[in-house]
Parts: sequence; structure tokens; C-alpha cells
Amino acid sequence: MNCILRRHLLSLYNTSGRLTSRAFSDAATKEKIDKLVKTNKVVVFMKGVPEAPRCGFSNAVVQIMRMHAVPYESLDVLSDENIRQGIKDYSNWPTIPQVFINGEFVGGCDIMLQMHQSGELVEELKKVGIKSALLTATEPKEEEKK
Ligand SMILES: N[C@@H](CCC(=O)N[C@@H](CS)C(=O)NCC(=O)O)C(=O)O
Repeated sequence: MNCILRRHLLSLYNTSGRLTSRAFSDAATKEKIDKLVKTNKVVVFMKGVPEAPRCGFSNAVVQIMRMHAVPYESLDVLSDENIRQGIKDYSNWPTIPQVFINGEFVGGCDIMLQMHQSGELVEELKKVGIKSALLTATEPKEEEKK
């Protein structure tokens, strides 16, 4: 076999091999993400963990969640390169953090901050049966109602 033909066949093999394994890996990652966002009311894809965020943007989202006392599932994208890329493909959003509510992508840090400041986050949480702690904090106490 001549050298050029051999190199060509080798590159074809490598390309198809890469495509096959990448397609498999993407399908598995997509399924994992899909399951996670559909079985939890709130999911935060972040860098680091809520107790120790490894990026200021992720930390800001954690602080917002904490203020509202939102129970959520989190996933550290730094521990899984497939998820780090996979979540960007899944939501068509280029950065981390990413917040999902009721299976829907809601936004990253800037959007969450905006929703927190406008009161929209309280409303979105209410829609999925989560009562924000900020709402409770501003409600008049029983004795004040009398
Ligand atoms: N403006 C963005 C800030 C987030 C951001 O810029 N994230 C960067 C740095 S942490 C990122 O995810 N880069 C791609 C990557 O690290 O995979 C937001 O609102 O969430």
C-alpha cells in the first residue's frame, strides 16, 4: 500500500473513531444532564461546591440561593470535563454557572442577580412550590397583623 493511501486510510479511521466515541460520550452526558435537571426542582451547575465555590460567579449564585434558602442540587463542572462542555451544549449557553428550575435553563450569574433584585426569582420559585426565605422575612408576623 502506498504511503499516501495508508495515511489517508489512517486519518479516516481516526476521524470515524473519534466521531463514534464523541457521539457516545455526548449522548451519555446529555442523558445524565437531562435526568438531573428533570428530577430536581432546582439545579446549579457550578465551579466547585456550594461550601467552597471556585469562581466568583458561582459563588454569587450560591449566595443568592442561600438568601432565598432554596434547596438545590449542584454539580461541580470542574470535576467532569464532559459535563463542563455538555451543559453548554445542552443549554446553548457558553458559561458557568448555569441554573435550571423545573427542567428549564433560567440563566447564569448576571440573570440570577437581576431576577433576585427585581423580585422575579421569588415568583419563579413560587411557581415550583418553593417559598423564598426573603418572602417569609418580609411577611408581617401574626401579632403584627392584629
Ligand atoms: N456573565 C456570566 C459570567 C460567567 C462566566 O463568565 N464564566 C466563565 C468563567 S468562570 C466561564 O464559564 N468560562 C467558560 C469555562 O470556564 O468553561 C454569567 O452571568 O454567568
